[in-house]
Amino acid sequence: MTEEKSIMDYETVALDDTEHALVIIDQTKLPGRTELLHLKTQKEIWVAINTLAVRGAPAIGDAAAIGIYLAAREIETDDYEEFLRRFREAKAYLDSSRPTAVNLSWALNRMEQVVLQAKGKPLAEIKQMLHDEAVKIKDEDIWICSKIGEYGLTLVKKGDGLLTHCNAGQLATAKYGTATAPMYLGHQKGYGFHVFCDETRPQLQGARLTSYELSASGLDVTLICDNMASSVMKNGWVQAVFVGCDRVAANGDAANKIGTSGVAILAKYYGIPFYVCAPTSTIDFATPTGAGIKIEQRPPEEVTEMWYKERMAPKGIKVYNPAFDVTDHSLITAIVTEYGIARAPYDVSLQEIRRKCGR
Ligand SMILES: CSC[C@H]1O[C@H](OP(=O)(O)O)[C@H](O)[C@@H]1O
Repeated sequence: MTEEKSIMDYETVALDDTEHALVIIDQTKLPGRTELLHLKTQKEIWVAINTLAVRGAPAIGDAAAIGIYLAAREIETDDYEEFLRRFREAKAYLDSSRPTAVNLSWALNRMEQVVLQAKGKPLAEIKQMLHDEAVKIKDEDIWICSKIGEYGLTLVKKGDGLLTHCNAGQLATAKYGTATAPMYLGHQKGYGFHVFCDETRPQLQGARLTSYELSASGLDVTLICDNMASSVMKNGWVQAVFVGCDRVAANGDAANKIGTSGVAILAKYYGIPFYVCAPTSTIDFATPTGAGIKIEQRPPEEVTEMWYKERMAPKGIKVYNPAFDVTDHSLITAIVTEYGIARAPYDVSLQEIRRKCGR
């Protein structure tokens, strides 16, 4: 009898060089079913990102890098300018799949730089370079998350209660996650954390994904409704909050899943440190403050019926369903990156991180 594979044994995002496909776990089916999707066309990849079959800022960037490589290898021309034109068409298409997570455009721009800097080389060689860069982006993601885990672990102690919102876990990255990286590393080192996962309405990433992957890894996890975060904090069960992010502005304002700013306000009220775990690729130095971050609006069905057996609201009810909110930098205790921990004032400390990472 084959042993049931853990969700942690699957790669969130992978490139299959045999069938030239982007292979992802279909996260819309989790936790009930583990189904892999083998995506070959740009439309399939666009739909997978847009419907959150693959989701999470770093994982979206990893998937887009593989996706644009797959598009490039299909471009049949000997003319560099024609190749670049059609590459940019595919890039713009993939970039239109979701607006908030900066990793999508960051990864696509990085892949475009490969093409621009390789002008003059044979197109076959450029395609191979794109393949290698896509693999490198994904491998770097793993290193980045491991470093965030190391820095994040310095902020907590054995036996701490931790709270997280949405899924900034292994399922949102190539491995380890960002907000969950300190949790996984601490678990390996016997820290004995107790993790509270906000269910995170309406898409339930916390219930369906975070509680699933953390418990599959043996961590002590309690799933709570979003409206229970105050109670667990008030009871003294939470010593730190770790969340991911989709885009951090130059002043430290951080866009993350809707509801995050509310958790930050609660943490501030209860005197609990609130940590945003941010790969430097998620820091958008071209956007001065959170007011400049585009917030994705998603379908009302995600609120009214998508995840519930019974209809949760009257037909036709007007719904406001922003997928993210912006946590003001004043509510953020520190921003944990792979190049160290940035503390307020963020318009200064993020520039120091920028210097370290050479951006
Ligand atoms: C590691 S950052 C993951 C980040 O992305 C999630 O959004 P979505 O599930 O809509 O892709 C959420 O904001 C997480 O914090």
